[in-house]
Amino acid sequence: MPPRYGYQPVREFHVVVLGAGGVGKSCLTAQFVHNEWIESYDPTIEDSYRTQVSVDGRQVMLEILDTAGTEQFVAMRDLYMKTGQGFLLVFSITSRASLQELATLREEIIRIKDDENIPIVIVGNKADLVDQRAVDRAKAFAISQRWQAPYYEASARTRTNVDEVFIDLCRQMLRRDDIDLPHNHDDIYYQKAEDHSSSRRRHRRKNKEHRTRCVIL
Ligand SMILES: Nc1nc2c(ncn2[C@@H]2O[C@H](COP(=O)(O)OP(=O)(O)OP(=O)(O)O)[C@@H](O)[C@H]2O)c(=O)[nH]1
Repeated sequence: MPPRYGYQPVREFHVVVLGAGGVGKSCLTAQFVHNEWIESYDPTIEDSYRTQVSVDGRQVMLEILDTAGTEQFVAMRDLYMKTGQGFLLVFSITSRASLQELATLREEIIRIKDDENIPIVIVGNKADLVDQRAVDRAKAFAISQRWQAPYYEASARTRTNVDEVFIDLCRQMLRRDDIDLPHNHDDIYYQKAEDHSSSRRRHRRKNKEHRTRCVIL
């Protein structure tokens, strides 16, 4: 059934936030979803959030999984990686080891997804802790270039680049989805324009023409 006049499509994506323990994954996610700063450190087991954003005029529903960075929960990572369509790889600019951990995570994602071009954004968090910087910005940038992923320095504390990292990932996932023609579009639903209520209307997208047109965006 085609969408009714005044309704807009909402794309839905699964985002997974990964990185070593204490780098600020939960704080970045809480700032993005709730505009909330968390001072205390309470290691995460697993938290999921659902939030809708507008990206270049397109509505995107994000299911965000904030994962545990501590070793004892690594067994669950395979499962997260299987379901993720986009990944935020977070390290802290105050810890060289946390950047090194990202290499392993990235390799695992590529192996599990069997996809070298899976949408990824690299985030150097805690950029406000200038005096404690241990990772050279140029070095982190060079690594991200080698991985062909954008690099942002962010601060969950000052809310610097928080929206930008999530929106960049959304753009990558949208671009990816637009050119992924043999895709099952069961997860598209239509929503009344400017109505962000939870009433969901699922429709199959009608034809390839629309998808091809979206590539230009
Ligand atoms: N100064 C500063 N502190 C931060 C920032 N982001 C997080 N923190 C602090 O770092 C600690 C850990 O933050 P979390 O967001 O819980 O870290 P996490 O990566 O989710 O940790 P795990 O749940 O163990 O994986 C907390 O005390 C935060 O207040 C930041 O951008 N700047």
